[in-house]
Amino acid sequence: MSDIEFIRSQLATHPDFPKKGIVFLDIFPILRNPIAFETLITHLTHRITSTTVFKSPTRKIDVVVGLDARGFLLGPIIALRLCAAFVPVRKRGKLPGQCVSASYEKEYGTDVFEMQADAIAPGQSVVVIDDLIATGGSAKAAGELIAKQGGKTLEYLFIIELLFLKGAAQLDAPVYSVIQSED
Ligand SMILES: O=P(O)(O)OC[C@H]1O[C@H](OP(=O)(O)OP(=O)(O)O)[C@H](O)[C@@H]1O
Ligand SMILES: Nc1ncnc2[nH]cnc12
Repeated sequence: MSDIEFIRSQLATHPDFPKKGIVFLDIFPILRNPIAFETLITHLTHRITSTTVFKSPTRKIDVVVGLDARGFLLGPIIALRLCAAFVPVRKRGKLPGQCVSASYEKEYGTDVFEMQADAIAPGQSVVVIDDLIATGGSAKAAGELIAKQGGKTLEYLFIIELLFLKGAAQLDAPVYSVIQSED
């Protein structure tokens, strides 16, 4: 079994959660299995160090941005492995100090994302990490917050990409996903 097949085998699906008609893809069984979690983190880190980093003028990733909430489970570990900063994007009202904000629509509702205003310096190379991309609304809002601070997003990385929702939001950098789901 390949690493990707192994990671896929650990995913759980929950029909009609959190609303009727949504098939929820649950990453927590991956985190319950240390071998699967290690395989996932190594796979994503290898993608960045073997491919993404070459889009950076300095050949370095300065900042890993993780999206509230499940991006927080992956982002800090990957940031440490890259010797990069970790910066959280949080839902409105959770971050202290001056923040930049962007609103967005997602598969099952609307929300506002915020980032601390001094979190990224102009010209820094950034990757965005989250568990899943559905409409891309969350990723797009995160990209806007990075751009507002003068950061350059090199890639958006996910465990899962819901292909049937692909293209709903246009992003300013390529998407890399470990697993693509057709439905
Ligand atoms: O591509 P999109 O349509 O924007 O959807 C993807 C987002 O939705 C989920 O988060 P959710 O907002 O459910 O928050 P949670 O992680 O706090 O549960 C998921 O973890 C992504 O962040
Ligand atoms: N179908 C889905 N499963 C898990 N997380 C999601 N976030 C948005 N859509 C989702």
